[in-house]
Amino acid sequence: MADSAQAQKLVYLVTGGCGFLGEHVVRMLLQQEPRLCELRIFDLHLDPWLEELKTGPVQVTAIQGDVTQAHEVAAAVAGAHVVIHTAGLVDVFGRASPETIHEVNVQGTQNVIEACVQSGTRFLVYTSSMEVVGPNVKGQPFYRGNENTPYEAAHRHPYPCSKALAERLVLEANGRKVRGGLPLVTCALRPTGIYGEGHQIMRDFYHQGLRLGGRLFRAIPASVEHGRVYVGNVAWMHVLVARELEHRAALMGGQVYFCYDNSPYKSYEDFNMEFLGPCGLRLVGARPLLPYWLLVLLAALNALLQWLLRPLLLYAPLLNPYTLAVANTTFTVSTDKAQRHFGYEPLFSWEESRTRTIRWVQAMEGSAQ
Ligand SMILES: NC(=O)C1=CN([C@@H]2O[C@H](COP(=O)(O)OP(=O)(O)OC[C@H]3O[C@@H](n4cnc5c(N)ncnc54)[C@H](O)[C@@H]3O)[C@@H](O)[C@H]2O)C=CC1
Ligand SMILES: C[C@@H](CO)CCC[C@@H](C)[C@H]1CC[C@H]2[C@@H]3[C@H](O)CC4=CC(=O)CC[C@]4(C)[C@H]3CC[C@]12C
Repeated sequence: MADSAQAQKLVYLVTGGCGFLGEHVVRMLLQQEPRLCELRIFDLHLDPWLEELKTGPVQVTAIQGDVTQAHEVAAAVAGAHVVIHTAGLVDVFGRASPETIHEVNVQGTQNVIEACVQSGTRFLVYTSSMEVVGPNVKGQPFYRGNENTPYEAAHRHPYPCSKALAERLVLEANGRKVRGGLPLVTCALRPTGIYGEGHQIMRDFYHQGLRLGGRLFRAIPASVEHGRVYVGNVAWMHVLVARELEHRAALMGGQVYFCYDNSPYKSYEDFNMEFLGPCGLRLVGARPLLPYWLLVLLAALNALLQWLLRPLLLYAPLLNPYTLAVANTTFTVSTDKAQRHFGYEPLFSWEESRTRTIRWVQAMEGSAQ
């Protein structure tokens, strides 16, 4: 891939390229990968902003397709040098069935691997998740852990189960011979909770705060730390990994890396207030306003309502037993593995990440500013 004849001729495929993270990966590749000649963006739904990318020097090819359809994936992968597989069904709210989550996240990933093998594509980067590790069903804290920290990764929820299975498939595929006889080189990136421009849940909290007269009510103790990472840095890490996989295949192949940056360790709600505060919202209560047992009860009630109403309508509030357990369990990472293995340093400082996210919230319609 690196010889001079091919220097400007790399074809990249980004699956899920129209999603929250995918869009940042796409834009980052166009800015930071000078050897790119074609960028294929594969997604179930194609967004209009793709059009504006088509006027630049890199050929941008938008492909509407479904990762669960092996033939569609094979056609998109054919001739690509690198695949960044970020497409996934991110559902912890019970919107999709467990079967659908499995099909998209696990079978979809298997289809991507087989397409790489059959077409001779050698480099595959998979967007995994912190959820592959935890928080686990026992609610045990993971406090500033790294990729080698012992932790019982036991899950029941379809989303973490599917991400864990898919990650295993990707790592086990490392070293498989692809068409032409060379080995496939794979690795997996595990972001913690991603934030930044385009983050739907941040949008939801902002609108909820506006509806409640500019207030949000603390539900989780401030002492529970939740790992967060800026979307631009996650995208940058994908670009770097994709670039370095060839040169450092022996070191990086089959490895997992947490995605990290200098975002502060805080509770989920306090962290959100770093952006929502400057946009006119305030978090009421130094301590949770409701006792935890009552939140557990409300979450269980939401789950029951979801089940009862399912034949009539989709009821999928933010609070359910799973999201409550995740939000209420400390999970933070502290690692330098990505720096040691492929020279990663965050591209965006915490101050810049914060400013960019605040500007994005302020630009939303109905800003409280
Ligand atoms: N949002 C977060 O905090 C985190 C996300 N992740 C992972 O990052 C990846 C991207 O997540 P987000 O950008 O947050 O989600 P997103 O929902 O914004 O993006 C996912 C994209 O995949 C596409 N997609 C879904 N099903 C598909 C299918 N069957 N075929 C083709 N495309 C399909 C969607 O249309 C969407 O554009 C996912 O794999 C997720 O598991 C990992 C850690 C944290
Ligand atoms: C109890 C509520 C009171 O305000 C707060 C509920 C917040 C939850 C909706 C979020 C808390 C933690 C989030 C998850 C976490 O960041 C890890 C994730 C990783 C992923 O790969 C996908 C998204 C998510 C599961 C993320 C989803 C939303 C939360 C559960």
